Amino acid sequence: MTPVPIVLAGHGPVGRAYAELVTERGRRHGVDLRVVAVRGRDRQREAGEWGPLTDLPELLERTGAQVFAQAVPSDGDDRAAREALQALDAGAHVVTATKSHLLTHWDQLAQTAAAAGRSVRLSGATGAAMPAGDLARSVLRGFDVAEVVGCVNGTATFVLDRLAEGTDLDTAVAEAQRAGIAEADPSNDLSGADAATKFRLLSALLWGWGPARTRVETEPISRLPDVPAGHRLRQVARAVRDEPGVVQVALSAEPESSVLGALRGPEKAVRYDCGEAGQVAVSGGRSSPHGAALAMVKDTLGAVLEATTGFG
Ligand SMILES: NC(=O)C1=CN([C@@H]2O[C@H](COP(=O)(O)OP(=O)(O)OC[C@H]3O[C@@H](n4cnc5c(N)ncnc54)[C@H](OP(=O)(O)O)[C@@H]3O)[C@@H](O)[C@H]2O)C=CC1
Ligand SMILES: N[C@@H](CC=O)C(=O)O
Repeated sequence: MTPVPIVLAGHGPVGRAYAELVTERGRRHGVDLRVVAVRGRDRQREAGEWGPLTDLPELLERTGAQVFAQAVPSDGDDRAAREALQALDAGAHVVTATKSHLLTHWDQLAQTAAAAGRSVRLSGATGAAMPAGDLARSVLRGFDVAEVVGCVNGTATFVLDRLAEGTDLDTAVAEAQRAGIAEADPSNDLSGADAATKFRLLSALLWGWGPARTRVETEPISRLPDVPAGHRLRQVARAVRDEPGVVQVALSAEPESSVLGALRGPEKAVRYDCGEAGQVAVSGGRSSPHGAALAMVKDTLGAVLEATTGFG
């Protein structure tokens, strides 16, 4: 097996799980995936030793990295964008669970990836181990998707169910944080901003909407409206092909027997209305750091084994 060197940025829960899984999973598919360097905020590990952070283009060239994997905070720091662009320029594929730079630098990443003949894979950023991004990216191509609806924030589903059982908001959020689902600062989970981010990315994959130009309307989880019997309250995101550039996130009572109402705990689901092809839904997939890491492993194998470029 020819080695496929990987440089990993981020060794939080997602990055650590990725590093633990990627080699063994790669072997099962006949690919020798090796994390040759791990980068943190201001330090770097190579050959088991931590040292100071070095220049990324030099590191990529010296290690012959074919994949640059990102699991750093989605906090808008421009380093994630800069490093992804440097990696593509250096001839590496980018696999990311980090979301913020995809929103701000989508067009630039797409152009740079196309020029380099490399791909950017973002399953981990669109719903952990639920492969909604793969459906939007390529699987539904030609189905003429008219609408996409979903519950894509695991914390929201988990917290809404706990609130319905009588738990208070702080306790429910603390439980979600202990399970590794809610962010350390859960405000984007509760406000609908994280769900909107994932839908901006899915809409970009589906319809080519520029995520930076997509307008977002959100309703936060703050009060519990009355819910009819046989329904569950859900944080539902929605985008419609014929209303371009708008993503809505609102609380909605969904029938318990429906795809969204049937979700439990941190599960997620997305339903695509594919016109004459009917409705296609995907739900499940582990919603956790481990799930996000597995999505990155899947994307790493996809990037290495499939000849695609850009986000396509
Ligand atoms: N938790 C989940 O279920 C999911 C998470 N995600 C996303 O995955 C990403 C990683 O999440 P998680 O594993 O929780 O880790 P964190 O978001 O907590 O990031 C921690 C890692 O990032 C490094 N880091 C911090 N700031 C920077 C920076 N400015 N530049 C480069 N590296 C930095 C830290 O280095 P050091 O240790 O040196 O400080 C550490 O290695 C996030 O963007 C998150 O939104 C996506 C899907 C699901
Ligand atoms: N906080 C997010 C995790 C990753 O996207 C969630 O609750 O879904």
